[in-house]
Amino acid sequence: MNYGVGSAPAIRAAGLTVVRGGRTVLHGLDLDVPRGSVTGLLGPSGCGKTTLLRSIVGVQRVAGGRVEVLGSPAGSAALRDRVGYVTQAPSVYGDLSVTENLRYFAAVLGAPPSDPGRVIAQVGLTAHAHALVARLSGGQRARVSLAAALLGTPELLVLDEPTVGLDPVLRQDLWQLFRQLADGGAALLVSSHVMDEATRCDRLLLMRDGRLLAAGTPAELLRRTGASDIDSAFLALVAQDPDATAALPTGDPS
Ligand SMILES: Nc1ncnc2c1ncn2[C@@H]1O[C@H](COP(=O)(O)OP(=O)(O)OP(=O)(O)O)[C@@H](O)[C@H]1O
Repeated sequence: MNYGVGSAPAIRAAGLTVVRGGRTVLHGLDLDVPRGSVTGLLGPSGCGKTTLLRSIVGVQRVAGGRVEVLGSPAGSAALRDRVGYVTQAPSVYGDLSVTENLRYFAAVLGAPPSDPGRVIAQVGLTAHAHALVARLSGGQRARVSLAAALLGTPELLVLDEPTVGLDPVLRQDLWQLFRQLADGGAALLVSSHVMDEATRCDRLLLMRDGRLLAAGTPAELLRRTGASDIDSAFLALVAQDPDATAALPTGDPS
């Protein structure tokens, strides 16, 4: 399928400012997320990753600036079946089986009847297709949520820490799936506070304290900072950041 690789970015934010609980948590962010690639959104816990993702899918009140998604304002009705969003908390029904959940969401979305089987296979849950979701492990439940987001083959997937709590084999399988989806033309924006996932992304957005610290390919960020890994690159960028006000994170920037 051709989603228009090389055309306008999937996401364009300009001057995005968000206030939560009376505090500015996003400070005028400017960023682009291209189509046909995996963009990693990395930064310490509380830096504003989820708030940015919420703004992109249109469920966050925005105090200033604008966010355009697939050529329409974020949250537009026209985007409903073109954007898949997976939150950190699995949002599926425990008292239904995996297949029943996905048939339900497919019906709501108007996705093809063959989609539930396809997405269950994509997330590696075929052997559990008839299990009640309440009886699955946390990682399996998270994959049911991801499968729901894949229904209808969205052009943009917004995934909030999709690999948390998964074992290394499953994490590798999911990153392979993300790569396949991007190769098929979809845009993926994947948040993580695990810096070692950075090298699996085509591009990175590094965030800190509600600001974009840097954007570029992993190789560019390593070159720019002279660091040998993204963890060290992040720390070098924090040290160079004129807006840095808080204490430096220690070895684990989570
Ligand atoms: N419902 C809320 N009301 C007020 N402030 C909030 C709310 N949710 C989050 N915040 C604040 O907004 C800031 C950004 O939070 P956000 O959840 O976007 O961070 P994050 O980078 O996604 O963190 P994590 O990696 O831990 O999920 C934090 O300072 C947080 O305390």
